[in-house]
Amino acid sequence: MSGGHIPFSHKGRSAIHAIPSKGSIWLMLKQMFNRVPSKWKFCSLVLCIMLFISLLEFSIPQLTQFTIDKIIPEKRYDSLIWIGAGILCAAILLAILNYFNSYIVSKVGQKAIMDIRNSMYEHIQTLDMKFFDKNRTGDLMSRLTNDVNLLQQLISSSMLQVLTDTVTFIAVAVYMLFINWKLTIVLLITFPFMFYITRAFGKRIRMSFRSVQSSAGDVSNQLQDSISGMRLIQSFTNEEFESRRFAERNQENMTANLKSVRLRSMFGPIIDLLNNIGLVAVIVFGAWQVMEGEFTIGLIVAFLAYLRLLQSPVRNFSRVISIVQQSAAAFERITEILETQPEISDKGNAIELPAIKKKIEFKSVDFAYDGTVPVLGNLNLTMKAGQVTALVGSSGAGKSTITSLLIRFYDPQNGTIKMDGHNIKDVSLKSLRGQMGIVSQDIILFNGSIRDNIVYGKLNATDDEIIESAKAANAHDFISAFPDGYDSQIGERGVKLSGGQKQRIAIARALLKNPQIIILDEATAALDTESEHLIQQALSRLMKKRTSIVIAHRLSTIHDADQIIVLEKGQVLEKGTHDQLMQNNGRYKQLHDLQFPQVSDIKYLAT
Ligand SMILES: Nc1ncnc2c1ncn2[C@@H]1O[C@H](COP(=O)(O)OP(=O)(O)OP(=O)(O)O)[C@@H](O)[C@H]1O
Repeated sequence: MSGGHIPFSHKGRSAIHAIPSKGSIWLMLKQMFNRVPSKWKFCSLVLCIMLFISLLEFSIPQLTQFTIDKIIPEKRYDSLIWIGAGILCAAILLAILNYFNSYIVSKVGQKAIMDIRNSMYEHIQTLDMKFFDKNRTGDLMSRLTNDVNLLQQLISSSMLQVLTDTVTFIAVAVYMLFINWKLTIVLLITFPFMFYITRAFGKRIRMSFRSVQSSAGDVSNQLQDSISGMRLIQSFTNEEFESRRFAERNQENMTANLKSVRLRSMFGPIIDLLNNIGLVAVIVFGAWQVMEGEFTIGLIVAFLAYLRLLQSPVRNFSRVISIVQQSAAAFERITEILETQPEISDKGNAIELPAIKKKIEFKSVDFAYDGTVPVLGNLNLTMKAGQVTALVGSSGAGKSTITSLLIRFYDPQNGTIKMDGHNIKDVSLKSLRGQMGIVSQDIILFNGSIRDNIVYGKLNATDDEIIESAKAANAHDFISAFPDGYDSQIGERGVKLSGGQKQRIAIARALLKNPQIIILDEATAALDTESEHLIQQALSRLMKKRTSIVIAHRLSTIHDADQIIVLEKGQVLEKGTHDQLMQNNGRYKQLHDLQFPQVSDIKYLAT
């Protein structure tokens, strides 16, 4: 492939790029802590348990020492049973407390994770179509799963261990200062270096984790694309090409992982090296002072033992730094989503839109998806309530865009869209979208049963209502013919259904919603005559007594529309009824003649 055009080669990368904010570790710890249910109670309980565990761990060697030093020399046979029972009790208590501790910490961690994931999911649902146009499903999924999972590490026993380690560290350091401040200062000389190295490595480790997680998002995008497009891959026999593409993403992920592992593997030994430099300093300075007669040998021996006590928290701390940095990288990716504000949302004083009675008006509407290339320019049109308005025009003229603006998937850059005089920006999204039902050419069905998919139109619908809408959509007969009837599973995106069946389920779902306005993005797919007839009949029932907007590709279906609007390059070219437009002898007639040169079966609109 080298040198040639590699299709899709640089697509699929995450579109959200934010600069890691300063102090985000504290923010992260604070936010995670705030998500812990009854946080103070939880922390006190866990710390008490940890303290108790330390005491028990300390008691076992004490009892052992007592046995060796006292019981054996004094031959106190009768005490043996008590010593045995004592050690056993301590061991059992230790096992129970350890279990309890790790269970409650994990439980609280899981709860916090669930909470974050729910918040993210709720937030994602508030974001507008621009966000989904820009971001890839796989990457969003990776943020909701991998990144959220990584945060769980923050609520773990090893994180709480940091607290006890800090106490140990301070206690030992103060004690050492008290015993001999000179030796302690020599010993602590390495600590500023440790601090500097930890900071420098911390930043790099976090950046490396960020690349790991973003490349994991790319792998996930690739997987999402290819698994859902498996039919296309196999029909084009592009398996090898896809494997290569996947291997590339995988390779990038591995390289990012290796870089991160290299950094983490270097960090621990560097901290150990600094610890050992401290040890050397104590030995050299201590020995010199002993020779000078300033220190006793016993002092040096005791100091070396304290040093060991001091090193253990430092080593644990360096391990925790990795966890914190990894979580911080995940947290940044999560925050980027949580901080993305929807451009389309309810105004503070949004009103409830009353049921449409008069008309929908587009006034001087300008719109461009990317803000620069115009799709609609100074568009003016009126659609009367209770009537059928058909939008026709060549592919890319902006027909679907008009309906997307009406439902507020996007807002126009200029101009207004009004329903019965209410600017749709001033009404609540729920009341606006609640009035609309869409049956589009891309039928979206969820994995689940036929019933689940129809009831989506009205979640509290009764079985009778579901059956009634299925009957009106001409779907009841084929549904009843399935062995499991309405409980038949339709597979992902409805793969187990035919095109016509999927359409009728979508119509049943829209009928159940019983919307005031129906938007019909007419399917271009050719159906057999019988199926087409059934669908047309179902659609007529759906459009009855409603305000209908039909995006028509086949002009035969809109012959009786009350108004036909012909669009070209985002502007209204002509409008009127079929007869008026035919008489006009303009673009509509041209399109009509293309489709029906001699009333033949040409079904597609040439553009
Ligand atoms: N989400 C999007 N982001 C960017 N551009 C878009 C998007 N959707 C559509 N467009 C562009 O806007 C223009 C109008 O598209 P639209 O889907 O409204 O046309 P249409 O008249 O409905 O076409 P068709 O009959 O083929 O469905 C096209 O040039 C298209 O490339």
